[in-house]
Amino acid sequence: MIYAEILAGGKGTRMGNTELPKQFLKLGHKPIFIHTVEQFILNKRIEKILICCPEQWMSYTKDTLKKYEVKSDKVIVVAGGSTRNDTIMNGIRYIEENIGLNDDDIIITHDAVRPFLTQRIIDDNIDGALEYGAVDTVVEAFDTIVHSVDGKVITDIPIRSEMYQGQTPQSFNIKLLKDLFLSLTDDEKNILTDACKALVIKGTPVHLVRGEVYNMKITTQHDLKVANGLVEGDK
Ligand SMILES: Nc1ccn([C@@H]2O[C@H](COP(=O)(O)OP(=O)(O)OP(=O)(O)O)[C@@H](O)[C@H]2O)c(=O)n1
Ligand SMILES: O=P(O)(O)OC[C@@H](O)[C@@H](O)[C@@H](O)CO
Repeated sequence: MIYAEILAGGKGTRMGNTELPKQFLKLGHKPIFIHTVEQFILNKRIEKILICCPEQWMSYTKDTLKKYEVKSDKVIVVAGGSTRNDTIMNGIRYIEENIGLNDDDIIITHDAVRPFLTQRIIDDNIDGALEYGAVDTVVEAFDTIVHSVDGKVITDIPIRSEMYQGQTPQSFNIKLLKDLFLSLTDDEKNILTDACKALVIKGTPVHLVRGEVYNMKITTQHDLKVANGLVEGDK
């Protein structure tokens, strides 16, 4: 089975003074997460789409899906967790308990707040996860990356042609990801900024899928302005 898991469990603190978590803010005429869900519905290879949102926003999420006429019976709303990786695990637990997990099941995990992903990126993630078990979507770094351990003095300037910026989707064989997450120590969990890092610190290869600069993450008010500029003129 091929699952998509839309990570919408965050609070959007860096978006600033908004009551609504940022995934529910409007981008053009629709909430950000609705754009994202629609991209996954368009992909015929995806069989189930889990939307993992904060528990207290589950009925709001369901109402919003109805309001914007997202009618696909592939879509399931699930409670997220307190960290991004807990949210991923909650989705996997839902699958285990309610659908059943098979050895070759894969999951395409994606930030709800990256609404501009393309069908090509989704397809490459599916192909990569089926072939390799784990893939990350990346774009080459255009800026020189400066590494500083103390935030005051440069420790290193890595070779730029070897540097990439991580995006999402990040896609995995579900059993592989679950076993890795369960084997993490608390110290290891504390340094994770995404799911792929869990595999990397355990020495499990993660293959690269080419992303797009356009596949931006909406983190701040500035990002939302930029994103609104990108959808200008859309219905
Ligand atoms: N416990 C969490 C935390 C984050 N996310 C999701 O992960 C994506 C990327 O995270 P980020 O941009 O950091 O979102 P927030 O955590 O909401 O933002 P902030 O850190 O500013 O509060 C978002 O779609 C967010 O909803 C999630 O599903 N569960
Ligand atoms: O900024 P945070 O550490 O909360 O979350 C970051 C993740 O969402 C991020 O690592 C992926 O989008 C891949 O870039």
